[in-house]
Amino acid sequence: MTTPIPKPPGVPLLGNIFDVKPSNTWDSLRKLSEKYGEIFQIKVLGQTIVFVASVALAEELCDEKRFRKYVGGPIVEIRAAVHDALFTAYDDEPSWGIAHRIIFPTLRPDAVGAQFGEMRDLATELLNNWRGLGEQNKISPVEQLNRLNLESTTYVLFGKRLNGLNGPPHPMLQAMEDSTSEAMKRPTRPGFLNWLVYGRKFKSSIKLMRDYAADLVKYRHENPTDRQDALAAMMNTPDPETGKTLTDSEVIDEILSMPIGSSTAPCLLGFAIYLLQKNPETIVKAREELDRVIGDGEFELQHLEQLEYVQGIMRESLRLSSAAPGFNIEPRPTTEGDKSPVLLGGGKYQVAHNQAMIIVLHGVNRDPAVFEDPLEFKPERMVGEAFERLPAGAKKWFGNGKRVCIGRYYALQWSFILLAKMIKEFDFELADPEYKLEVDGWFNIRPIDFYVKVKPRAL
Ligand code: HEM
Repeated sequence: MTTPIPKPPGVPLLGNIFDVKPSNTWDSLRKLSEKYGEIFQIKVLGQTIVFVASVALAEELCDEKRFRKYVGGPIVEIRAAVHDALFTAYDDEPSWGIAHRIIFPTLRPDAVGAQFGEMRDLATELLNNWRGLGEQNKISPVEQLNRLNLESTTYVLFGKRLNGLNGPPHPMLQAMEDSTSEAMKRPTRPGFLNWLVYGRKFKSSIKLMRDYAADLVKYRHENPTDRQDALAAMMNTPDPETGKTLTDSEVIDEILSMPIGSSTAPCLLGFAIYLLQKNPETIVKAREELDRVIGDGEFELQHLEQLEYVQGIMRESLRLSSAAPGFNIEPRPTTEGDKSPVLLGGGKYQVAHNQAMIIVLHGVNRDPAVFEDPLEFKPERMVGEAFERLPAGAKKWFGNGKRVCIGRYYALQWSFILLAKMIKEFDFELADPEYKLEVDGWFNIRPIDFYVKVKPRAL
């Protein structure tokens, strides 16, 4: 006998449409995961979706022999911008393997290590701006780090400076926000409304993003260089397996996927700053390590492996923030076309052979079966053996298997550099000491209305 998967009661005909707020989907899912626990389901516009929110079930869904990425909902909608690029390709689209084999060598740990200097120097530029802000400043860390992230991704991966750390924000930032928020909302509305009312704005944000990418290709043609960066690979390197190169349109698709992906890192750091403020003893410990390892000298790549506690802060912030809030899974179709239900949890639950499922990382990352005091910020649990002992299902912040985040080494190094420099060089203070954390977002989530005062660290 299987246990029925719990679901909120909903309303006749419309199902659970009122249980998930299209304007803050992930917050609704967070609340549902807190109420229903390891698994629950909802029905919206006739489609049932199952949500998984425990480490054990997440780990089970990450078995690639049984399951694969489900390309549906918002991911299908954002194909309007990036077509069959890495993030959006269906499992059986050959474009995925071609792009992956071409691009991944430029995002492997060794390649990312070589990008350390550029990442650090751009971070220094932003932080130097903060030094000039004066006593009575108030900044949004996520807004500032979004600017830096776009600048870094565009320069480190594609070789062009946008000079967007000051002045009006680069329009690409708003276009990414508009297109991803629209992609999240579209599956919750009837198709004709999407087309009639919301289509124009969606199209114009997509055009703006594609123009950003096309401009980088044009710039590279006009400014030949021997940089071996991601853009060079996308434009020139043949796939070692098929010999194919990316078409001009595919290059645009892949370029564009990178800043959309990397925009999760500033969200993570926004949460990290909040969590550090709430746990000041962790700042003291991190500074002791940073001063011992880096001291007064230049911050270099080889310091990273010695900054275990700062790395623990980064991982613990990944856990508590769920900055990338989840990922989609479906049962892998069998070659025989078997339509029998799929069993989960050792036969406890049963889902349809083609059931769309979403791993809700908010629940997984706070699973009390794995994390003692799951709501506490304890970087120690993410260091050394304690980290190694955690089950694989508890470390899925970057997704899984074949479709794991291609930018994970880049994201970790960039975030590590920023975290280390911000903690070592600045004192932060909540602009509103009564601030209560609220979270919002689309393909990633961030603290909202979160402002701090920054001042150079008092020594
Ligand atoms: C803290 C930062 C980041 C987090 C937490 C994160 C998380 C994720 C997750 C969970 C996935 C899997 C999505 C799925 O299964 O549907 C993913 C995929 C992806 N990410 Fe990231 N990401 C981050 C940063 C980045 C960066 C810096 C880049 C690019 C430079 C990037 C580019 C991508 C791409 C292209 C994919 C699709 C990969 C594929 O399916 O082959 N991400 N990311």
